[in-house]
Amino acid sequence: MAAPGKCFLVTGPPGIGKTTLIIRVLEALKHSSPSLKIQGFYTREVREGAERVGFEVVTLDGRKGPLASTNISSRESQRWPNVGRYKVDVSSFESLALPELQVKEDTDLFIIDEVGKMELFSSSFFPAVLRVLESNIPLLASVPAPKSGRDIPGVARLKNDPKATIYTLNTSNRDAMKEQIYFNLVDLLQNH
Ligand SMILES: Nc1ncnc2c1ncn2[C@@H]1O[C@H](COP(=O)(O)OP(=O)(O)OP(=O)(O)O)[C@@H](O)[C@H]1O
Repeated sequence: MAAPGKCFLVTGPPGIGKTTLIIRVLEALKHSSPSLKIQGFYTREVREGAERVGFEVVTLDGRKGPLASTNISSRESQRWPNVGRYKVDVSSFESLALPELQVKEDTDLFIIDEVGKMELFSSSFFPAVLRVLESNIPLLASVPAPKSGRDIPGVARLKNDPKATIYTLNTSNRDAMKEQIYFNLVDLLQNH
């Protein structure tokens, strides 16, 4: 098999375990190589009891803020874009995520979970993702599965990038995929 490219793209249907895999890989890397400089963010659900009421952005240095919510009724939010029943707080997302995507000389790895419809409402986000890709610094990112057989444009661009290796998760392979991505990343980071 050819050596994996520098962009590890995790995909699969909603709730299959993309964020879980990324957090587990991150934890394993921090444990085995504590000096690595890893930048980025992940997104996770916000629940009230059994009900999902939104999503939040969490930076890898532990800051967090809203990405989208069903509970927003402020005047300004009336103009916010929505995805299903969620209103997307683009400026909250940008203030947390964009600084994390700045390419620095000593960055070893970027993590972007995810490049999805909500995040892409930020017009600055995808250009920042492309700068990361062009930097040649390894990138571990997640993207949603195609809807009705089609990818949204940013996702299609990433999937077609020659540096990308795509890992499609299902319930039978997700634990093995986590191991594979971890070992491939360790290999890549040792030779970076
Ligand atoms: N390898 C796993 N083994 C057992 N449970 C898992 C595994 N991966 C994910 N889960 C469980 O499945 C649920 C959804 O996981 P997760 O949020 O990681 O999925 P996702 O693909 O990132 O979802 P989304 O598409 O909404 O972003 C969580 O409750 C999580 O605990």
